[in-house]
Amino acid sequence: MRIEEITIRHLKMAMKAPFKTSFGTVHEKELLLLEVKDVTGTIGWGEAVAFVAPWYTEETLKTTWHILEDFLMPILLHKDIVHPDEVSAMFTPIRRNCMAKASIEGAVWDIYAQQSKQSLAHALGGSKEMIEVGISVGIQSSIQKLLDLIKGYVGMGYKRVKVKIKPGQDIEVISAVRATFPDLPLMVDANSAYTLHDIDVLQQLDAYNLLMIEQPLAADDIVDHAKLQKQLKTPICLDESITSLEDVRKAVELGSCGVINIKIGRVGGLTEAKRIHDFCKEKDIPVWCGGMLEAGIGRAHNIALTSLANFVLPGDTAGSSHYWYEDIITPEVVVEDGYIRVPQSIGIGYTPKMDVIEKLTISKKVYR
Ligand SMILES: O=C(O)CCC(=O)C1=CC=C[C@@H](O)[C@@H]1C(=O)O
Ligand SMILES: [Mg+2]
Repeated sequence: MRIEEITIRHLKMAMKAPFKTSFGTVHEKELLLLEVKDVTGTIGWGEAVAFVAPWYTEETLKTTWHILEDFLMPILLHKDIVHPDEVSAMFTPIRRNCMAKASIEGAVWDIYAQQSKQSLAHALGGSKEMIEVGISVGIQSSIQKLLDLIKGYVGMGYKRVKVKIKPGQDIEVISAVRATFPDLPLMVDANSAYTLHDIDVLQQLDAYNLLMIEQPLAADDIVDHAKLQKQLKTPICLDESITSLEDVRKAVELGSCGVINIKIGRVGGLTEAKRIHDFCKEKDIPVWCGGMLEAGIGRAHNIALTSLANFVLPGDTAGSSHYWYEDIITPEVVVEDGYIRVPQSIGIGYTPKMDVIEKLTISKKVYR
């Protein structure tokens, strides 16, 4: 394939409810959508997941656009590519900026799947026809509100619930959730809100039979996570700390975690995500697919990736209607009894809805 044209659109999507974490609140999602056309006219789609502000990782929507326009597109445009695995290698001279890299690489994978007449899931080596999914619940204004929400999600069949915590809103919250839902597969995510000084609080979490504690300590740390893991029974899951297979290798070697959350954007694309999956499978480390409040294209990529065998824990890919009044793909992503059916048709298995995309677009630029 040879990429000849790339259209970047900046979309703004209203969210049904704001999503609050220890570091901030997302009221509406802004994202970049990439429409990538190869010389034969095949179109692949990619979604850039960086938020507007750099509080989850250092990337933002604006840095994504800048890195795409000034560095990544000049590398990719008009070059012959046989397999999408080549893209991450082509991008190695550009440091980090993983979400920018992943957005364009995902579109190349989509084109490759279409041209080799297979589903994206199959192209990635996935074999599951159904994937189990859980739900991520942001910080709520009251414990009662959280319990009511969880009750609803359990009723919908979601396979596990992830609750966001931060200092001061942790033990009391989790003990109430556990008391109300004694058998619920439950985990917490701290988004780096704690330090080793909080070890007493983190150790108290051991009492609640949690599947894991996600990213309790700093994003750039694996040393303190290793110290913490030695003093916890509950496995630590790393999210923000993992940007590459190398990060995973070091974290596993140090004993910094027992579980890895793979986000395609955070690790620079599907090829690196797959490598991390394969490595963890070999090391017997369970993985699951994280979410970035994606619109339909990102959701479709997450579903394809989750079809790989070692995604043994339910991921954060909720149904489209959980976040969006109307998603940008058809059909929308549907969760039935906690499962999503992995599309078996060619490509991502969902069709972008151009009228909805145009309606949500606040700016766009075409590159040739
Ligand atoms: O996309 C989803 O449904 C999961 C959302 C989610 O939990 C997160 C999205 C983005 C940043 C974080 O707040 C958080 C996470 O850390 O996993
Ligand atoms: Mg997380």
